[in-house]
Amino acid sequence: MTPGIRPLVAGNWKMNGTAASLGELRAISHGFMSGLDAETDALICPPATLLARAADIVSSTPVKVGGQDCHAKESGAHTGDVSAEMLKDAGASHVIVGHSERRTDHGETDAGVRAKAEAAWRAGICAVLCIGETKAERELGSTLDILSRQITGSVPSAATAHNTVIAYEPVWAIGTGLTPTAADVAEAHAHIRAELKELLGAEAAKMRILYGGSVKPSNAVELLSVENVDGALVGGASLKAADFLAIAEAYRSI
Ligand SMILES: O=C(CO)COP(=O)(O)O
Repeated sequence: MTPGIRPLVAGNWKMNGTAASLGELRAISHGFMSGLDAETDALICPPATLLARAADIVSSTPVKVGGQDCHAKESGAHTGDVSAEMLKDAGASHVIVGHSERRTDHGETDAGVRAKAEAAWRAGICAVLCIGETKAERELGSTLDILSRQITGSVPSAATAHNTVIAYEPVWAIGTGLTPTAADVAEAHAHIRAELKELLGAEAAKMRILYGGSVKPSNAVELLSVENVDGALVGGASLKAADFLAIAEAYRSI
């Protein structure tokens, strides 16, 4: 938690979900309408195929929906890609950029991620910009250097607390059930805050820095209580409304 920053609990459904999964989104919306919105903001990023229907479902609820990636350009001959403008048109308020699964599987560079964040702003939506070290980088002791490099390379200097959310996701913690210790998370988030301050000045103090990687109901209170952790980016546990709501409920006891 950071005093003065309202937390955000975000779900990344990745390549999971068909129309049948929208019942989980309805249940998530009900949970937030029944009072959880007092504790935290909520965002669900379903696959692009479900985005418009998801946006309808959450339209009169506190829950927002977002995309999982966007092309840097507004339109053009880019078969299979989706622009930030298209996401916004489908009802998205946010888009995840630079997720490690895209950095790894699609060779995305820091400069490419920065262009996608700027594309999100151009479309009028907020970028959820992911950074994080691999297992090998952590074992080499270079975690903080990697985070510095990713921030310098992929966070545009015009980033504000309004148009950008940072998500720290250690690659080795994603989908593995492994998490860093609370002390390691505290160190990484304090470092990210300091680097953002170098880049953005006073604005950095207001920016949300989410933690992602094997967040589940059983570890949510411990991870979300850490200083400078302003919410979570949840993968697997966001697919089940009960788990996602239980993670958000952690804020009732923090
Ligand atoms: O990659 C993630 C969210 O973007 C985290 O995924 P898991 O919560 O499944 O580890």
